Amino acid sequence: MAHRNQNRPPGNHPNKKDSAEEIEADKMGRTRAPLTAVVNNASTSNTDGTESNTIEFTKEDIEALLNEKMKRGMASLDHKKKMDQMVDLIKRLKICVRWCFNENEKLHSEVEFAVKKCCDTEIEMYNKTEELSDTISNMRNTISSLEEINVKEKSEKLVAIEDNMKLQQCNSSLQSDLKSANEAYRRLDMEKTIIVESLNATRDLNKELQDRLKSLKDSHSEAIKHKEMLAKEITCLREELKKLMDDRDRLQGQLNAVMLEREKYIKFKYETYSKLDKLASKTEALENTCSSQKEKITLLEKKLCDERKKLEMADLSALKTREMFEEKKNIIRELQDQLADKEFQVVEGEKLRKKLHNTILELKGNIRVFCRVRPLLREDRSETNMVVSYPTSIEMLGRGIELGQNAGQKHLFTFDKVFNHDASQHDVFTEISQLVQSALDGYKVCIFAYGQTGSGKTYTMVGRPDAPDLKGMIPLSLEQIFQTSQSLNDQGWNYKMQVSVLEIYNETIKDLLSNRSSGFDQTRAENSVHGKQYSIRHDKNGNTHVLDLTIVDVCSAAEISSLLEKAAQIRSMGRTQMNEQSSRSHFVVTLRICGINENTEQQVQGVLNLIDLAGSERLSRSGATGDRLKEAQAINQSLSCLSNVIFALAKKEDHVPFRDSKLTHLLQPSLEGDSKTLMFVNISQDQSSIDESLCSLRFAARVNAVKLGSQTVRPKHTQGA
Ligand SMILES: Nc1ncnc2c1ncn2[C@@H]1O[C@H](COP(=O)(O)OP(=O)(O)OP(=O)(O)O)[C@@H](O)[C@H]1O
Repeated sequence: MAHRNQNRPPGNHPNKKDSAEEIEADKMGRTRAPLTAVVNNASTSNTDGTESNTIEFTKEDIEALLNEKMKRGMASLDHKKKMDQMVDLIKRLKICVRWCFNENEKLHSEVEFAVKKCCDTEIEMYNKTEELSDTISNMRNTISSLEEINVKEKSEKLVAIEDNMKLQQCNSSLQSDLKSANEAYRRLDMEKTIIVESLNATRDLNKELQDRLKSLKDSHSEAIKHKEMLAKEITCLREELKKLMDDRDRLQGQLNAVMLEREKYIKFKYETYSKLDKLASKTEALENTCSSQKEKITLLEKKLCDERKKLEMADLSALKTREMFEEKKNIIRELQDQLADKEFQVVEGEKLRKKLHNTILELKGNIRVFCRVRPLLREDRSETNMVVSYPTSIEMLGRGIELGQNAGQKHLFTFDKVFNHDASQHDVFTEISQLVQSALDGYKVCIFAYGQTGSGKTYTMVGRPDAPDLKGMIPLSLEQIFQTSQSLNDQGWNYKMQVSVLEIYNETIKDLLSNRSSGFDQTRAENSVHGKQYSIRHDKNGNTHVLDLTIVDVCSAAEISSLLEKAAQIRSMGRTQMNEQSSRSHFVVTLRICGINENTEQQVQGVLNLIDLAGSERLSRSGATGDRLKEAQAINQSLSCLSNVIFALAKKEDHVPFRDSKLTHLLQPSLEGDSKTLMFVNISQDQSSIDESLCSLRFAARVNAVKLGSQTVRPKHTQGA
């Protein structure tokens, strides 16, 4: 350009050149020769105009060329010059025209090239725009799907949380139901135990209920197991749900990161195509994760649905069980009400029974007499004459006995009960069981057997312990006491029992439960050595205490049996040592009963004295001398003391000679006050014993005629003839 400007003549061509055109021409890469070269070299240049390639024309040049023709007037020049000038001009014009053509072609090709380039650029731009819009739309779709997944997951999470809460509520309600059901079970069990033990009438029903309860327990335990299984599954589900939630949170975090990246990506999308690819792959991976999580969620939902169904089933079974419980509860409540009514009735009945029983006993008299006739033994068989008969009149039936002597004289006696030789131990006990029961009611009861030796006193009182049917009144009474006391436990009664067994021989007490028991002479010696006098004391409550006497706490009839066996052994040992002395000693079994009712706080203290007295032969009949005579005198002394006491009590005398004998001193509280006494008068029906039998019956009839505890002498039923 500088070169061109340097070569341009200042006056020939206008020096004004469009710099824009120059720049444009420069841009096109063209090389131009200045017009001056055309003007100056027009005459020398080839006619073919090859120079035109090197000559450059501007607009001003062309205009100047055209104007040149106009400025020079044709009139002022000669013709040849004019022609030269014209040729020159034409030449220059031709060059100019050729240049113009060339320029035009060049421009054409450049325009075409530019247009093509522009088209290519446009196509490229269009393609790129298309690609970008596709990518953006893809990204938008991905984002919207991710958002949808996010929303769905949130809603599913909420549903899962709600389900979980429901499950938890169900679980807690089930647990509380279970707890209450367990408590109800425990209560029912206890109540059932009470019901079973208390009422015989409800035993069968209770058994049935127990069976039902057992089956219920089984079903309940099954339900518990099922519930535990469900709880485990719920725990697993919870864990899985937690995992899922963690995954979801992680996914959410990743999604947030993706979102952030997406935002960044949108901002710099033109520069970050490669990043977009990476993100797309990440999104794909995330989508894959999402879809796998979705599958997991679907599986879990299925599981949850199954568990929910199971739970519903369990709920239904629990509901059924609960309904059954309720039914059973209602039945049990009704039964309890009935039971309470019955118990109330029983308590009231028991009170009434005691009252009536006491009234009956009082009406019968506080001292009653039963007569028992011993059957003929093998050794008596030689004696064919039966001296005993039983009146059959209505008022005497079962109560009268007639003793006939050889001379034909008859002695009629009436007692509260007469047992003939056929009466069994059971028959006899049936008649005294009510009296025995009084001891549990808090009365002092004394039952003793009186009669001559061999008349059946020991048989009646002790019986034959080896044969159950032949047990005497002592074991039978003690067994009944224990049985009844146990059945009264249901009414709140708790009894404490103490037993002592002693023997009185020749006014000496022998402790038959002591581990050092031996013969009476030895006993006397031991007593003096050990300072054991077995002194009898009565406290202000009317309780008798024999100092140093062995008193054993007993809880069952079996314990008493073994104690009685022990006492019998010691007694039989004494029997061999002391020449059959036991038939001449009083055998006293004392049971002290202390009862407390937990419900009513009532307290009772009863005493049951069961005594097998020594034989009551008359001295003349026994024909005894020496020691035997002394024994007989002692026996007679104590027996006559007994009768003296009874008659003094009957007459309400100021002084009752209780202390005249050990026996009466011992039995004092059981003979006075509102105590109840029963005397068995045992007689033999053989001819040889008739005198002794008559004596015994007369004594018994006198006793039968009195009423202890009051001045009243009972209306006379009987009196020996
Ligand atoms: N009801 C009876 N049935 C059958 N046997 C009897 C009956 N009563 C007494 N015996 C028998 O008569 C015999 C004498 O009876 P037991 O020993 O009881 O008389 P006891 O009055 O106690 O005499 P002791 O005063 O000497 O002790 C015994 O062999 C006994 O088995």
